[in-house]
Amino acid sequence: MMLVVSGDPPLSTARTLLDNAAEKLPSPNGVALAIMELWEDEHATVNQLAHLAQTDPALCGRLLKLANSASTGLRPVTSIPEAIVRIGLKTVGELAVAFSLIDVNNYDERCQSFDYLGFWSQCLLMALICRELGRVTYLAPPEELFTCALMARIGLLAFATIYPQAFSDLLDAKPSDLAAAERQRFGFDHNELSAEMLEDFGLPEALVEPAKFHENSGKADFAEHSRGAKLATLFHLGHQLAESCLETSISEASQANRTKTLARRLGLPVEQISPLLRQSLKQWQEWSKVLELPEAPLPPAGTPGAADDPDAATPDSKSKKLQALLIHAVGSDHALQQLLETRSIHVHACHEQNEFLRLALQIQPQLIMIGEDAAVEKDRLCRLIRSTEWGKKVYIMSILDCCDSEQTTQALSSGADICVRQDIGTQELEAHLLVVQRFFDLQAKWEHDRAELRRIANELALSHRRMEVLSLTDQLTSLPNRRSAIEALGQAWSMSERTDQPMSVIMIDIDHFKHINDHFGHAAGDQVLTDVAKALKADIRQGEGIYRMGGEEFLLLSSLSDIKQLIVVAERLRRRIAALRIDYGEHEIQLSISLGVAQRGAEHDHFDALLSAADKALYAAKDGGRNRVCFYHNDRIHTINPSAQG
Ligand SMILES: Nc1nc2c(ncn2[C@@H]2O[C@H](COP(=O)(O)OP(=O)(O)OP(=O)(O)O)[C@@H](O)[C@H]2O)c(=O)[nH]1
Repeated sequence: MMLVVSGDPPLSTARTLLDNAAEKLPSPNGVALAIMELWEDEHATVNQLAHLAQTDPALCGRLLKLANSASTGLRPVTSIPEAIVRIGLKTVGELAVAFSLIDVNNYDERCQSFDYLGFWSQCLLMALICRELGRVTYLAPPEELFTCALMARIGLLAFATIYPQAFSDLLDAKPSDLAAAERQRFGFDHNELSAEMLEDFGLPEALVEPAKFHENSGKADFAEHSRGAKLATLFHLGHQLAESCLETSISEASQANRTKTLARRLGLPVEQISPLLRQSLKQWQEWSKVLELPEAPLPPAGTPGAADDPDAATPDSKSKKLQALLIHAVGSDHALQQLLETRSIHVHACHEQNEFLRLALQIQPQLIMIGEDAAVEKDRLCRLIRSTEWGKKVYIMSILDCCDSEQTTQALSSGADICVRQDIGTQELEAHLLVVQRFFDLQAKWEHDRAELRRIANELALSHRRMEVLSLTDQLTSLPNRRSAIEALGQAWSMSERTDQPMSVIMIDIDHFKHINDHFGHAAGDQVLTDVAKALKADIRQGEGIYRMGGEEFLLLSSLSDIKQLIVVAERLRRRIAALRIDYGEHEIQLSISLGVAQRGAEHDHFDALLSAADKALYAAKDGGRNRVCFYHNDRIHTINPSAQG
């Protein structure tokens, strides 16, 4: 891990929120169903399971996190088949099934304007394209590129999960720059969030950093021709191709030009793109069929609780019409079914287990009835239902030919809520149904209250986050402020002490700033501060952070190890500001800065001592005539002659 010297406020609150939300990220129903079916198959192989699991960003994240947390000291796991081998087939199945049927169909929790289906489709296609690009560029193992690309946009899903309402509002406003709007609203954007999550899942920084720039590799500041720059271009190309395949609104001409430019940067002949894309699309179509991605609207057509059911979203929908799923033998004339229908219960009947699972996923019934004649292993089915998130809440009625105490005990202990005799009378059944209805009314109310509490908690976390960002940001220049600098210095200092990594600071002060204020007015001084901050920020590299310490003083925090390189950085900044021309009304303001450089050494017992060394160097620069760099080294101050540096 690099020294923590990011110029932006820390994402600590994002991490806390994500820890709470990670378990709730929804998965496409098709994946859950296919894994459930496979899980039931004793002959299922790792590859079959991996093939399915690899389509779902949330599940992949969970698998990698689990595999990596269980592998202390081992090389981090970066591909799904490897993660499955390390975790074990059984645990993977349990994990997939337990998190299936998540709240995406629950209107209280769904982010209304987020296109879940489009999201999953695009992630999958981008992952497949990046894998193919990996095969022809040899930049990284294709499976690693697939995994990383699949989850490169998971921050969007996280926003939809953590802030369903606020994120929906934000999407409705159709901002031209979504990431900028997210930063304003939440204090961080989906790319930063995705990168945080990918690191948390245990993916290496060498992949995570380039993936962070998949929407615009031009914004990354990797050295030209470096592996990082090429990987960022690869992810960008994968994203762009996936987007253009799925979005009709993008103009073909502009898309072809961009593809050409990106392919050229990757050193890839542009003629290779079409066959590669065809291959990815073919795989995507096959996969999508299994996962029911293209057809499955959300919530699935006919699902209770869909938009055409006005009662669905309201907690007070007392006695909402119950959906029941009955599994029983073919041809058996179930009197129960007719009885229930006369009670306005919508009964879906089926006869075998896979059909049952498919229907259960689609309709998520509140009541399940297992007929005494159903050709399934009842206890096993009950346990399977109970192992899912939805199945924990469902009411299971086991129909027995005779409710003797042995049969009843067995059914109840495997998860049934109640046992009734096959020849139950109307009155008794009605009494049971009243209990079931009461149970669901209470549950609906409880769930609504929980969703409300969660919404309030998320809103609080959000305003806390905004206050945190505000308190760490300088209002005039939008740079992180002194408080933020002190936090970053503290973190960098302890990391540097623990790992013996280098740590350096450059103190920067505008020369004769008072004169600018006095001569052009305070507003001009403010504009100078803003423009200087912008210029300094534009010039910093990865691993460096820039802060406004107060007044006309700035600090650059760096993990560079070589004092000569540091001086080059300081000189570059000095020259950039000296060349700056600030237009203020009819005036053009020119200015200069003085800089003091210091590097952590054995003589510094705290970062204050390091700052004080940089301060001494800064004052030496001022004394020496300003517009120059001085550095503190081996208890001495050395001056760089500006003219000697050009
Ligand atoms: N416009 C503006 N002025 C500020 C702000 N904060 C501090 N100042 C002014 O910055 C000036 C700093 O002046 P000095 O400390 O004398 O430094 P200087 O004129 O740059 O002189 P040297 O550092 O010695 O080159 C003071 O006049 C402050 O009032 C601000 O946010 N906006």
